[in-house]
Amino acid sequence: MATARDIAHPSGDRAVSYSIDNSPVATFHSPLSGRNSFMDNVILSKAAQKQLKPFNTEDIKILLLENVNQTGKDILTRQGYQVEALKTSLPEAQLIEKIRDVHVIGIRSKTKLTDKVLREAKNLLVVGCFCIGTNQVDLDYAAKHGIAVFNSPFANSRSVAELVIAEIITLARQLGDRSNEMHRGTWNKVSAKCWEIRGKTLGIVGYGHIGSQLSVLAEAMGMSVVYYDILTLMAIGSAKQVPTLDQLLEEADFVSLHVPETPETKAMISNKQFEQMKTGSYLINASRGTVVDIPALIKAMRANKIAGAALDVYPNEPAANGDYFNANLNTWGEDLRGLNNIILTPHIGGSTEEAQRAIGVEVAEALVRYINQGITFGSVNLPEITLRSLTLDEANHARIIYIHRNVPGVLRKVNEILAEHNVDKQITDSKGGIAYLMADISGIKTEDIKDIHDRLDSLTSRILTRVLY
Ligand SMILES: NC(=O)c1ccc[n+]([C@@H]2O[C@H](COP(=O)([O-])OP(=O)(O)OC[C@H]3O[C@@H](n4cnc5c(N)ncnc54)[C@H](O)[C@@H]3O)[C@@H](O)[C@H]2O)c1
Ligand SMILES: O=C(O)[C@H](O)COP(=O)(O)O
Repeated sequence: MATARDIAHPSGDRAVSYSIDNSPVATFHSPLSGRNSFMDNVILSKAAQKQLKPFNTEDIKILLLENVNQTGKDILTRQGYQVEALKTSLPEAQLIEKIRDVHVIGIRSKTKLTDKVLREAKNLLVVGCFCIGTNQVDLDYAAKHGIAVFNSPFANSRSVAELVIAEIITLARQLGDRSNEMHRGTWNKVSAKCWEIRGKTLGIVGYGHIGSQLSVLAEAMGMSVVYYDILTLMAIGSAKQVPTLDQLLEEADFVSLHVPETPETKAMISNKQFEQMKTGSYLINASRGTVVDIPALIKAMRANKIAGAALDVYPNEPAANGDYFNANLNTWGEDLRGLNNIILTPHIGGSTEEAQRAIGVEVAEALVRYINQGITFGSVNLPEITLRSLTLDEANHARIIYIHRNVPGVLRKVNEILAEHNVDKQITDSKGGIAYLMADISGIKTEDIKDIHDRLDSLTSRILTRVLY
């Protein structure tokens, strides 16, 4: 049996250590999870894969917040990682305290990973957003510090689209109000201002994964669909792209928002836009809370300009379930609750069993691939790099990962260091000012691994050096 030893990360700013063992058998581990994923098949059949391990897997500490689905926890636990899972998000001070210690953090939409929080995350290798949105993470800061960020780009899109269809009918028929009245014992049978949705026009703002899925469902219900997007996008079915938001607002009976949170979408729907909308039209927002100016919505509904609204997202949302939706959270909370024909839901657009299970699997597998093999496929902030896995008959191999500032002359210096060894394959790519290099070296000796690591790590361009074997 070969000797094993631990080497502390020399820079000290990321407490990475790894054990080196010359036996290929000793580094073989069972497959990443019980489910065949697209990426595993792309890389190599699992039976032949040699699982690279950056260090003893039980050394990897993972913190999962916001009730990440059991599917994700199971995949990570099966790897031998230490997984702590909490049901809620954490206040900033507690988050900072906890994040100092972990290599991986898994979050959903509530946990804000600002530069202030990430600055304290000295051991952090990777963030998993178990949701679609990544606006809660300072992606730029993370990339500049070699922290990869992954998400699940469309696993909950259908759930959101179905919710919106339900809301369109609920608003058109004033179902929320009728149901509330009945719960209070009041029989109020009315047809005035209650409509079929057949033949009405739905205006979709943001025709991405959710918007286009919604378009299909709405047409199946007999609606006409127009959409506005900053990109020119292929219309699905008979939907029609309109050139401006103004035109969409003028044509639509229902306006549904499906844009990301960006500086451009902040208060995208405010007083001026409500004025442009048809009298008696409806607004639905299941995107991000910052997209709608809520006091302007309250004004437009009180003036009977807008006949109803459904909100799933808010500028401020509580970190946990409880009696938090009041004026302390958002100053206009009470005014909103006092309106008629308004559906208020607690950010449940993506909250279905199907979506959460799929997200758990997708993001956990991406984390495992990154931790164990350095593969960045699907990362939202680092260049996407894939290199086929080493095979069991490739003994004495090491995979070098070098994340660095994209400045002239780096590759020459890196290759001077690697040139003394047999580089089997190498790939590099850059995104913004950050570059990601991956190289597999064969015939490597234990002492060479430390030497390569230390020499790469001493280059001024270095952001992070990892050696997987
Ligand atoms: N309520 C929920 O639970 C829930 C669930 C999933 C996603 N979301 C939110 O919904 C948003 C949309 O999700 P998606 O998966 O469809 O995203 P997506 O990236 O697939 O689509 C977004 C679309 O918006 C367009 N866009 C961007 N800026 C725009 C602008 N200023 N004006 C017009 N169009 C613009 C983009 O070009 C893109 O086509 C997400 O960013 C997320 O914040 C909410
Ligand atoms: O970004 C998303 O996927 C949605 O907003 C859902 O977020 P959640 O996982 O926090 O419910």
